Amino acid sequence: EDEEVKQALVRFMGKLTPANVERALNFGWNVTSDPCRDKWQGVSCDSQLNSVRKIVLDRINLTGDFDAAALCMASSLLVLSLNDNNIGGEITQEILNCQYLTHLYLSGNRFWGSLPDNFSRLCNLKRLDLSDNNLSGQLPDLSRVSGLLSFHAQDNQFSGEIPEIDFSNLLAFNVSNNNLNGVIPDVKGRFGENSFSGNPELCGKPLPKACPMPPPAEKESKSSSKNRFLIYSGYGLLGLVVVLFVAFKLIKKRRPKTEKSNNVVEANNSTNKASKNSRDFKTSMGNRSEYSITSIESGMVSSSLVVLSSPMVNGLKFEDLLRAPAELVGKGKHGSLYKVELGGGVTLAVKRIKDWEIGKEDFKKRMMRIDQVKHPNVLPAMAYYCSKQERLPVYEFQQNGSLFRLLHGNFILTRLIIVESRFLVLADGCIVSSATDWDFGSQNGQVFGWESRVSIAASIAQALAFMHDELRSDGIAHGNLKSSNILLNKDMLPCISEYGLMAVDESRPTDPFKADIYGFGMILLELLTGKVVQNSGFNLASWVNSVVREEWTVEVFDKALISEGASEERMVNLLQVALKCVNPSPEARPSTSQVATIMNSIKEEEEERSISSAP
Ligand SMILES: Nc1ncnc2c1ncn2[C@@H]1O[C@H](COP(=O)(O)OP(=O)(O)OP(=O)(O)O)[C@@H](O)[C@H]1O
Repeated sequence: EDEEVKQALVRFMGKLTPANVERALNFGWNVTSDPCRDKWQGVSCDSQLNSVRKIVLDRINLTGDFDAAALCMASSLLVLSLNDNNIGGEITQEILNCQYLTHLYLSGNRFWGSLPDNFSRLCNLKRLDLSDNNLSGQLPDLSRVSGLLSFHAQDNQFSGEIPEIDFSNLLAFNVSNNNLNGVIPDVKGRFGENSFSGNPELCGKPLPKACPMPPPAEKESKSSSKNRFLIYSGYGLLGLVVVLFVAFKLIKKRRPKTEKSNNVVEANNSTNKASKNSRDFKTSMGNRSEYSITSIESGMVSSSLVVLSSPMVNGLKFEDLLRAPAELVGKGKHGSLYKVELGGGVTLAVKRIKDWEIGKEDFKKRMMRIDQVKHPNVLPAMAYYCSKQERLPVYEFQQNGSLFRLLHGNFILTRLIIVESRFLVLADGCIVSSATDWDFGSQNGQVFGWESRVSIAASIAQALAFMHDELRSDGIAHGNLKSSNILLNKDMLPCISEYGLMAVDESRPTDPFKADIYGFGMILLELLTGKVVQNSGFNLASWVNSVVREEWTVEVFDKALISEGASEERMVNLLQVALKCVNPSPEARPSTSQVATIMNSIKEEEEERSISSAP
């Protein structure tokens, strides 16, 4: 584990160990050892990256204060379980740094104070247990944590109303014995009285206490008409501000443009300068590049680099991009990908999209809209460039590569591999070692085990469901979901990249959201079989289907999974999900939220299994 993380974890434990308690020798948690290599008590790590993924320290009489800032330096933590100890203190804002947490169990301690605002940013949570503490303030708004399976907050001092929540996805829910008030939201008949009892001010089903009728609307008290007056004066004031703002803008527009906005930087404003940039760029790329920004050459002043919400590239200009050393990483069906070294440790991935008939304004609107929707497992664009001919979204370069590379190791672009007398053309741009067949499940020598595969698939499904939910009304699906567009971030956690960058093909009336489900199904097949999905000659989905029909299902699975001892029954379960997703008829495919729920429970089962077998 990283030295800084290790020291932070030691600090975290330092506050939980009373001075007079001797720990067993193998307890670990000291600076002279490593949490992963030396197997600190209660710690489980990711086998590939040696980073801490689980901390399970239930019922060992930990006493002291909870230091979320230190703990969440281990930002890739998935499971934290500290049930039934004697831990006090507040759950501070820094808990949000543990953004990948799926299980948070803090029951039976002395936690106090309110939960941080934005607690729902822990949007990967599946199980949350805060019961039997002294927590107060509002319950967290969990409506955005779409994969939540259980929520326990009983026996605390939470107050206020119960926030809106979709009870239909929850397996367990309990907020009894608090100080909650107001009307219980519709629990869809899923939970009984015991989940809500012990809150004298709560009313409505399933409690026997009916809620009072709301006061009739026409009876208006003096204070409410005063409020209404204040609201109307507020609107008036707001209107005045808007009018003044518009007038100011109009006057400003008449004057010659001298200033540039901080975020939106005009790429250039003179032909001479523009062609110099173009020359610079070509020099830096040498002969490797076919990356030339034609609108710059023709001196288009309207070309601009728009920096989105990324402090890392604040103030970045298009010229900076052009001048930086760049390297062609790969060419896909829909464009080319360049790695651009900006210096100062900042490396960008610039995608040059090919053949996309989208207008400039539509492209900008789309990029802006996608930027408003954030999920920790979706790679946000940092900036984009848009000119007459070019559409160039800019991302942070992910050094750990893609899921494609993790699964299939190193290949060379357009390498031909013979499979059952057919040729496969691979679309990834990596360098080949030696390949005579296409069974590369663990080609790169690393074990990419069953649990990690399930976890990656569940995170993708979760993130996809979130994005679909947020962007469905705008009609923006991913459009090109495949394993080379699933990147692994610095913590080796999956991030969907290039969301929404593909044109909807008008000639194929398939619902783009259902097309994403197909893409997800293909990723599942790749994870299960360890085989390459290609774009010519061989169809993995129909091959899997045919093998399954012949009832030698086990033949399809990745040999690496079989030799790891992964359960055939569980692999078959997942295979069934995959086959539903790749059903040739889009209507027969499950919805994204169904897929996310199924994937969650599969992952959940795996995690419960591994928590119960943790040291
Ligand atoms: N931000 C990034 N960081 C690191 N590698 C990336 C990044 N984005 C893409 N890549 C990798 O660069 C290579 C080329 O990507 P590119 O998106 O151009 O092609 P593709 O995904 O194979 O095909 P398509 O054109 O259909 O999207 C792929 O191996 C991809 O995984």
